[in-house]
Amino acid sequence: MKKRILLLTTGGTIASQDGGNGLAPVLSSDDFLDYMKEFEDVCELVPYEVCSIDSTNMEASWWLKLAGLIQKNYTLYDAFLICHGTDTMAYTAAALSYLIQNSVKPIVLTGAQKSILQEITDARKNLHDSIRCALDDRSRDVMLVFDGKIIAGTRAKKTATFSYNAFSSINFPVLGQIHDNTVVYYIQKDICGPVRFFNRMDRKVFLLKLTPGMSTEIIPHILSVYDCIIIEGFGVGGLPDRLRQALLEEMQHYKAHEKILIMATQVTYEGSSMDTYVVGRAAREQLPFLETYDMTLEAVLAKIMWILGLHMEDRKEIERLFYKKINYDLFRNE
Ligand SMILES: NC(=O)C[C@H](N)C(=O)O
Repeated sequence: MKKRILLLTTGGTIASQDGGNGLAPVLSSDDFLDYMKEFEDVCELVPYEVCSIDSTNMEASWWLKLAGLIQKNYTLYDAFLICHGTDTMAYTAAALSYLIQNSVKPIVLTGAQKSILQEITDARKNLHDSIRCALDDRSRDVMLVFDGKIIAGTRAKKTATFSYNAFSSINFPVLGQIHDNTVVYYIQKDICGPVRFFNRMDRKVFLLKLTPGMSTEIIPHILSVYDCIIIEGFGVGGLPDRLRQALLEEMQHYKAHEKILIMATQVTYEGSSMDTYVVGRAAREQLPFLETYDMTLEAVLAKIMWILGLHMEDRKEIERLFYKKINYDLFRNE
């Protein structure tokens, strides 16, 4: 029997054309079928247009919509393929990894650096590779397929603005590759337990990138509005003394589960280690923070949005979920 794939389109460069004012999505989800004719005999592709936006405008409501559509259609299809703009595709892949867990059916995201309407483009290859990945019986869970790489949904990051080789798998190997139309897996996933869907995310998460000598005035304002601050620190991690003081003063006004502080690194590769330096340990002794270790920023942001969306009042439970390994997001051994 032919496999059925639900093709969810969202816009992005892959579907764009320059109307004189810059690139914007123009292709409908039906238009995509013209570029997938060679798969007609092996699978049934059913198009559905979720939105038609530059992924600059992607936001949590679309992530929830995508997860909801997949949930609603889960038993009707063998695989799900999402065409997406590349700029925020890593965030969407991470968000879906938390909103849909333990999926034996593949959920594949792809996009392109050039429009599918152009003669010289990466779009057709990425689209075809993604279908091959979606049709492969070994494929599981949320993945991003780009330039021949299969990357776990929680490990992708856009690391090149123009090149076809736009995505990297951060602090974790690629799951596999697609060479000459053949899917090669290096890491194969076993799924235990039933698929789980979630339908809430907390949007009040703030990402603060440290700069040397940064003013601390902003801290009370951030904490009054947001439920979580992710601090992108320097190197392996550490809090400047003044910032530690400001956070200490402000955090006292809230209960432990009300405001979550997360320490991350602004260095792309190799993760954090807050216990290495005095500036990190001093923070550890005084402030209750969670540490990102080898998780990507995209994954951390999506993970805490998902966790806070569960409205838990037990700080321990928040911590347990934050350090729970989901779709290969965290490698650190306890
Ligand atoms: N290559 C792309 O898709 C970039 C585009 N601005 C987007 O993210 O929608």
